[in-house]
Amino acid sequence: MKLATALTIAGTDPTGGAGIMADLKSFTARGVYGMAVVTSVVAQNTMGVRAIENISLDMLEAQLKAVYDDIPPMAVKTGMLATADMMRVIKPFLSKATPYVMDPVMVATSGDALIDEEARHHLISELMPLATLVTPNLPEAEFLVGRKLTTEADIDKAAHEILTEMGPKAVIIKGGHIGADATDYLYVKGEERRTWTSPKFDTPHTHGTGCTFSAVIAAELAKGKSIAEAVAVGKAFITTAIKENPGLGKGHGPVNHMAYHE
Ligand SMILES: Nc1ncnc2c1ncn2[C@@H]1O[C@H](COP(=O)(O)OP(=O)(O)O)[C@@H](O)[C@H]1O
Ligand SMILES: Cc1ncc(COP(=O)(O)O)c(N)n1
Repeated sequence: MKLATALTIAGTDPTGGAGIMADLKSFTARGVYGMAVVTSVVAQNTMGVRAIENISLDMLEAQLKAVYDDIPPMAVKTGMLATADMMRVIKPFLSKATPYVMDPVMVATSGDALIDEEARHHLISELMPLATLVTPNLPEAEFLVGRKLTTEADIDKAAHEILTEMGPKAVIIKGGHIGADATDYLYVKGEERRTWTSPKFDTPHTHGTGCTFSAVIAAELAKGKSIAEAVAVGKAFITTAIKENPGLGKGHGPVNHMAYHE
């Protein structure tokens, strides 16, 4: 049986709710063969981040070569990339011919910083031009453009700036952090804006929502879906995953990667 393949390049979460663990669960849930390159080992749980140990640059490159020498992925997603040096190692493996979803991870749901200042800037200048889709949440989008975003017009303007000045093919700004609903705004170069709205659930259990959403989109792109088709599945998947959360943990609990069925 032939399967689409997808690779995540990201950090870990031993409690399984975020990072590469969430990504692999999401790939599997969407029927895609998942692969994972670890960037940082993170001692975290639903309450927060306790310690971070970055993988050495040599080991990062060795993992990437092991994958690319053997099973080149049909789509890639990146999550937590802690330093600019790590991005320098990863960049040559990314190609415009393979869909690449960048989740510009900066802070955990708990509020803990996951990448350093230089890395944030390097993400924009070096990796973003290669991205098929960038998936910032509102605080991440605010960082990208360097100002507060409070209205829909602010979001439109920021998205156009990201597309024209930073070079990705598309950007989706996730509005989960504002408003009464959870509305996401997709901008693809040369196309009309599209939005998806779901009810906003009043729950603390949103650990790994960004990871899961971007991983599902990468899985759908690996199957050959268009960006808008992939986002539609991502939105339906994450909405069900939050709604059916298993209520685990003492803090911001994980979502349910097994709840969504088409
Ligand atoms: N409380 C919520 N109820 C419903 N959907 C949500 C909620 N919080 C986030 N989402 C959705 O989950 C997806 C991931 O968004 P977000 O939480 O912004 O990512 P991140 O984890 O990167 O902060 C988006 O589609 C967003 O609209
Ligand atoms: C290793 C790692 N990567 C990313 C996140 C962000 O998670 P979220 O999806 O909640 O923004 C995290 N907590 N840990």
